[in-house]
Amino acid sequence: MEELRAEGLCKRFLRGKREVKVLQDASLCLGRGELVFLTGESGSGKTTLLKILAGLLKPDGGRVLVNGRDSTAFTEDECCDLRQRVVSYLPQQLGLLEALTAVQNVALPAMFSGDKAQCKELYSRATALLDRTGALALRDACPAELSGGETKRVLLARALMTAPRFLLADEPTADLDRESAADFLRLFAALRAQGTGVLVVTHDWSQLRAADRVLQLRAGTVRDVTQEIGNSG
Ligand SMILES: Nc1ncnc2c1ncn2[C@@H]1O[C@H](COP(=O)(O)OP(=O)(O)OP(=O)(O)O)[C@@H](O)[C@H]1O
Repeated sequence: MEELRAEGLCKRFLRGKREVKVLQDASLCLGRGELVFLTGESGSGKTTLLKILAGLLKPDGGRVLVNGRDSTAFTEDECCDLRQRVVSYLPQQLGLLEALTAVQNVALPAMFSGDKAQCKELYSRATALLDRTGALALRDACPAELSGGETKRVLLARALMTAPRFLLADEPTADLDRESAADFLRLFAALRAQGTGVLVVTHDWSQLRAADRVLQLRAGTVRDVTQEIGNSG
């Protein structure tokens, strides 16, 4: 079975001269076709965990198994390949190149992934994704012209450009109005139905019932709190 699995992750940072242990034996598993929410207090290490899962950050201990292969031992090139073919990370903020239009930003990951499609075809795929994320009207806008919520829609389209098997979304609905947040949740549910494994960081407890499982990051470890939330599973 295809899965993204974290086993015993440890990560510490230096804050001044003090060492802060952010992750301490954190483990989780995300299967394809699963929608899992990750919650936890601000500063508990959710972004750190997602970045390690996406191969953007190396842990100090533990491993990440991507379909059985330990990605923490990957070279930089292998990590790039991982992000272009298997795992897509949707950052909490920023990330669009200012010099490119929305559709050019969305098409970009496929250009780097060695996708053989012609530019015209990539742009038409990127346009379709902008339509899917409700940002079609913004196709030719520059990032500086976009609101925070509009930027999130373009970032989501970009994260989907490589048709990832696993999508890691870092607070995608923060700062969105209710309607837009509901749009995003519907899209995540549709991705799950298509077989994508979706891990979503959220602080919004009203959303948690939509998930197959709810995980909580606390004191450096991950706990399954699905039953406490009252999800039927
Ligand atoms: N590069 C870094 N150097 C030093 N400390 C860091 C670094 N990255 C993260 N931290 C610290 O690690 C802790 C966890 O940060 P992280 O961004 O992972 O938390 P989070 O749960 O995503 O927070 P939020 O919900 O506010 O986004 C924080 O105390 C943060 O200051």
